[in-house]
Amino acid sequence: MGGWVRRLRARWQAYRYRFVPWIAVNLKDRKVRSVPKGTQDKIIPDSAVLSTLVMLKTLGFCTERKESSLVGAGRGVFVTRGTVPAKTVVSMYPGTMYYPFEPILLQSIANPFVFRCIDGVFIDGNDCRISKMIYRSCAGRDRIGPYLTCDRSWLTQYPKNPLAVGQYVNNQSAGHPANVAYQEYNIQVDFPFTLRKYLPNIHYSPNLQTAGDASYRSLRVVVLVSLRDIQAGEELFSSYFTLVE
Ligand SMILES: C[S@@+](CC[C@H](N)C(=O)[O-])C[C@H]1O[C@@H](n2cnc3c(N)ncnc32)[C@H](O)[C@@H]1O
Repeated sequence: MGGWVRRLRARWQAYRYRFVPWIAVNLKDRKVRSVPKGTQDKIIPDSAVLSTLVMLKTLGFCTERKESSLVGAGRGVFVTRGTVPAKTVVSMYPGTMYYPFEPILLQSIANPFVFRCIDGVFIDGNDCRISKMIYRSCAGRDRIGPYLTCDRSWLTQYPKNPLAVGQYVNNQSAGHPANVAYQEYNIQVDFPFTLRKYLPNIHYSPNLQTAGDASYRSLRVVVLVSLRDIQAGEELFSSYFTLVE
C-alpha cells in the first residue's frame, strides 16, 4: 500500500502542467509527452535558445546552418530572421590559428575548412576529427584556472557565440554572387580578458614568452562582412578566391 502511494505521489510530482486552464477543460483528451527526468525536459539546449533570443535582440538578425540551396554543396549558412544591413559583421571564422611555419600538413589532408589569410596565417575551422582534438587540446592548455581564454562550443551543434559559423559559408557561383566577404582582424592585448571566452579562435602553439616580456602575440580573427543588405531566407555566399594585388 505504502509503495503504491509513494509511486502515485512521485508520478504526480513529476507531472508538469504547461497550460493549466487548457488542461482543466481538456482532461479527457489529454496526451502526455513523457520525459525520463525533469532535467532532460529540453528539446534543444539552453545555449541554443539563448543564442537565438540574444542574436535577434542585439544584432537584429539570426543566422543558422542548414542544407545549402546549392545542390551537392552540403550545409550552408542562412539568415533566418531579420535583415543584415550592408557592412555588418555576420559571422566569424572559428578555428585553430597556425603561423606559416607551424605544422598543419596532417590536419589539412582532405580538410576543406583550412582558411588561408593574406599573410599566410592559417585557420583550421574543421569541427571534426584531428582538427577538433587539436582545438580542444589548445583550449585546455591555455585556460587560466577556471577562466577560459576561448570558446569551444563552436565545435558542437550549438555555439554559444552565434556568429561562430562562418566556416560553413559556401562559395559563390553563377546565379549566387557573394553577399559577404572575409575580413581579417588582430585581437590585441587590451581586449577584455572576460570576453575572451567568446572568441572561437586559439593559437596552435603555446605562448613561449618569458615572464616580464611585454611582447604579445596578437590573435588572428576572421570575420565575414555583408556586402549589401541581406534579407531573411537568403543564404550567405563568399568568394573563396581573393586576388591580392
Ligand atoms: C568550407 S566548406 C563549406 C561547408 C560545406 N558546405 C559543408 O557542408 O561542410 C567548403 C566545401 O563546401 C562545398 N562547397 C562550397 N561552395 C560550393 C559551391 N558553390 N558549390 C558546390 N560545393 C560547394 C565544397 O565541398 C567545399 O569543399
